[in-house]
Amino acid sequence: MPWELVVWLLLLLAFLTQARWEHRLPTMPRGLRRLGALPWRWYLGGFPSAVFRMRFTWRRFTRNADLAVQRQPPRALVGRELIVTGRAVRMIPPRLGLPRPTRDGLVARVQLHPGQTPIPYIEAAPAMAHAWRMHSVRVVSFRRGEVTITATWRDPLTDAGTEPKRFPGRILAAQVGRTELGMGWTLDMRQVPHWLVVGATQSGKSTLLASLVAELAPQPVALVGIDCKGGMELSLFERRLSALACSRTEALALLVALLDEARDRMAVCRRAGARSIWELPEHVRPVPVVLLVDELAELYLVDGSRVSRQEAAECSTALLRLGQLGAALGLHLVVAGQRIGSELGAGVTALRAQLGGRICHRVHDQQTAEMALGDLAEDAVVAAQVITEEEQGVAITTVGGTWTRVRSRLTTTADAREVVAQNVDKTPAIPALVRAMDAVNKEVGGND
Ligand SMILES: Nc1ncnc2c1ncn2[C@@H]1O[C@H](COP(=O)(O)OP(=O)(O)OP(=O)(O)O)[C@@H](O)[C@H]1O
Repeated sequence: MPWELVVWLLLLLAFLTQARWEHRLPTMPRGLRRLGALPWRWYLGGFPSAVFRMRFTWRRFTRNADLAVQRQPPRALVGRELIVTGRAVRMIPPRLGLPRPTRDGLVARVQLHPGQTPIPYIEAAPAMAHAWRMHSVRVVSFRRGEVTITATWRDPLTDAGTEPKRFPGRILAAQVGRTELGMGWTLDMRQVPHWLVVGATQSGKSTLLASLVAELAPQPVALVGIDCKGGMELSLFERRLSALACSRTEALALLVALLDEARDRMAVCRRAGARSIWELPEHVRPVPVVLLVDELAELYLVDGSRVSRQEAAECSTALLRLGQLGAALGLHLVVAGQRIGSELGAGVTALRAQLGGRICHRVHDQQTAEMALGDLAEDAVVAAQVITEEEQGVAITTVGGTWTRVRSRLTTTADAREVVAQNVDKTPAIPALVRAMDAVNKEVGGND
């Protein structure tokens, strides 16, 4: 009996056994439970058939998708007319490496033919997903002359149970959820300093901010909040926040204080001959600050009065200045809102241009998706529009010139309380912010 047959029979046996296991899982010892929780159906059934489909269709697929190249047939010149003889034209497919199973799908490498670039492979990714009956396929080139195909067999964003492996973080890097390929979704503010988060009401914006705060809370980072929806979302984290503004007047005072802080940091860098705070020696480096704004529109909307117009204009200018100056000074913005369009005022378009990182949850209209993603990736706009109401927390985000579907981790009120309790002693005091908030509170108290 050939050994392949033995292996297949064993796999079949294991597959059938596993089907009987599942309902007993909760009563099993922990080790067995962990083993049982692995996606055996995929490993034993789905993966071999996906590999079979890949291998079986590879030649035809690469020919249809223009990824195969032609081998020159032998030819001969006879008489005055040109006559071609020899074997029929044969298309040579690129070399497909051995697919490797992962928890959520498979990974395979492909060697490019000389003269090829990864672009046609990246464009052919949706066709690969259809041809191999996979949920999604992504193609990335990590090495010259080679592309890596990562295919997933199910949508990891719909399965709340799969928590991607967590990696020891760098400062200002926060793993806030997972990507559609089942990997961790990390917002790295050292790479992309400012972020824009849009989405309709109840689409998951505040939950994403909460996940971000929960991830940054254990780090030596000052968190500052502007939550003009009465402070209902960010006040959960108040004791871990270095300052929290719950009204536009407070927000303006905070923004002005942050601009003063930016000027101080500029002076420190200038004196030390450094181009950013990261070039300063560690003992004099100021703590990075992440400013979270929940519902930007609350800062920009005016009720017709002169005071509100002036406040809105000042908030707009201060935010824009922070966006322009902040990255090198360790001042980062994460701005969330339902719509971030020009109807909010002239400054908002300029602010949007400063927010390089984009996250777009479910939106009501194409225009909002275009505002968030359109200038970076056209096809991402389409992907954002098909997010359904049931997919709360699902979003499209742009990463390194491409886009991906992601879902934030659901951070509950209990999670927020726990994070605060564990990290309250890590809250850095920024005297300028404390003074600004005290001054506003005194003024408001005096007016009352
Ligand atoms: N990642 C997630 N996974 C599962 N459920 C989520 C997720 N994110 C949000 N939700 C659910 O969606 C609800 C609304 O989320 P959230 O309050 O973050 O939306 P929002 O966009 O901030 O809404 P609004 O603009 O009205 O404040 C939450 O109460 C939560 O139950």
